[in-house]
Amino acid sequence: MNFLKPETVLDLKNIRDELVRMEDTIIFNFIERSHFPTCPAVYKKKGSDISIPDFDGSFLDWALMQSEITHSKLRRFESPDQTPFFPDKIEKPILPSINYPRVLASYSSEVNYNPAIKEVYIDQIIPLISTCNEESWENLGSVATIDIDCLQSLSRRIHFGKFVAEAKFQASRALYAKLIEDRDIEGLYENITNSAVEEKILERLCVKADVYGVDPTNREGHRKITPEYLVKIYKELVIPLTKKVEIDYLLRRLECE
Ligand SMILES: O=C(O)C(=O)C[C@]1(C(=O)O)C=C[C@@H](O)C=C1
Repeated sequence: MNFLKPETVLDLKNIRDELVRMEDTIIFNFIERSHFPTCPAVYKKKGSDISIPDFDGSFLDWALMQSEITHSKLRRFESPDQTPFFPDKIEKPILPSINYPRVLASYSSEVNYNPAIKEVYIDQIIPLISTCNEESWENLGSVATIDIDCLQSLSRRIHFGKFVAEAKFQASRALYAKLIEDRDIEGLYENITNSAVEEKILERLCVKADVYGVDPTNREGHRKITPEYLVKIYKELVIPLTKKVEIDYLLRRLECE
């Protein structure tokens, strides 16, 4: 997929291939996170044990914001597949702008599910994949760094729903225009859902978790990323959030016709 070539970006097969590749990134990020305990101090906002002058959020918020400020200067958020967690804090790139051809609707950056992604990651994913529910004061920085990788990979995957939605809209314009005009959310869900594709994803994740989640020379060894957890995370969180992104994007799509 090449963001300078719109025809490659709106090809549903290319989009799905990219979603498959992202599974590996997400799984390996989860594996990195699975070596550490939950570390609640990293996520605590009020009454935090980690004091950060002039900042109200958690240690993770602060680390993520600093990382996004730096990455924005490297042009990260000019790319249409990147969605910032702190859109109000990012800065102008130090590198000259790349004028990506417009493939998504002009409002697409306003479809931002990152607050929801951060919430489900902290409340639901970390407890599943961590070694145990404890603090680990010597690992706060490592944990925050890995959390940033996990969150950014989840965010990219889930916001790819915008490309899926645009491709589906362009392939069946009249059908979607009618559903959007009628504000028929159930009808939109029915049309964007492809159960066979979803089943395939879950089957593939079972195999990947089984293979990647353990030392291949010691298959009886410790494993934290199990098929059960990975399927649960995708089935209950990742795919439903991707669909929400698709629906939110589609509901505004006629603004740009
Ligand atoms: O591949 C698609 O058609 C998508 O809409 C993406 C996706 C997913 O999140 O992977 C979401 C909904 C579909 O039911 C199938 C898969």
